[in-house]
Amino acid sequence: MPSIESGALSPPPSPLILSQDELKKIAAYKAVESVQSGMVLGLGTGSTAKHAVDRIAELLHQGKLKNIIGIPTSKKTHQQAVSLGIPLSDLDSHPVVDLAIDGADEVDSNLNLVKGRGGSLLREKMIESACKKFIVIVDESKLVAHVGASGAMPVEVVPFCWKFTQNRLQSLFDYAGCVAKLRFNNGGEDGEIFVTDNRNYIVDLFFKKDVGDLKTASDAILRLAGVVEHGMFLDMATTVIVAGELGITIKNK
Ligand SMILES: O=C[C@H](O)[C@H](O)[C@H](O)COP(=O)(O)O
Repeated sequence: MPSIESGALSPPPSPLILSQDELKKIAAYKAVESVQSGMVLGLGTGSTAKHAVDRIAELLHQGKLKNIIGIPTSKKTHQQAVSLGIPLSDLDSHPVVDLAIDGADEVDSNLNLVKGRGGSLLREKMIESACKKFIVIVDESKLVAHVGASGAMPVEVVPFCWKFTQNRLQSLFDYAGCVAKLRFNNGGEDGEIFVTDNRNYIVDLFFKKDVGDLKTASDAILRLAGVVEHGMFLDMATTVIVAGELGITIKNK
């Protein structure tokens, strides 16, 4: 079972109401306290991870961190890191990553995650599974009773015959009332298809019921030809930092 530590926000919030973005920033700054000079760092993607990347750059410029090498998990984070002057590399040159810091769409009580509602799950999973330590940063709205409870579980698929793959994905989870939907740029049901950094498509799975054993579900998805990767990150997070109105909670695997 994950161990849990709690701490008050600093300075203590009293009746202060913090916005969701402020909570994301608090979690991100807390995670960056674990970064040490000389580390190879996985740089996450999304509105929470963005704060961590900003903070790492700030500490580099202040000389409080030195010799950091960043491995970005998306083209967007790559652009952000380049614009902030963070030295970058990739997994080919740096196959072992000391620490990755990234957000998540859902976190369950066993620190299993859903990621990829921003579309970056494949590069995130490649980099975060090459990490010695993976710190997940979330505001408390991301905590769920079970994976898939709050919305889409994304699956990256090859464009070739995507409807066939979408139908097979939906059929796999008939028992959980699954509806599989191709992702579009406007968030709707038509228009321009959303294309990932790897030129693939995303099929989002919406479940009406709990999918049951996550490893079984994961294996079943990955067995389908046409699937590249899915957004369940099982047993990967080593620490989850949750920022909420009452303070920070740190859950360690
Ligand atoms: O594809 C997107 C990534 O998995 C993000 O880490 C995830 O969607 C969380 O993003 P945010 O911090 O913006 O909620």
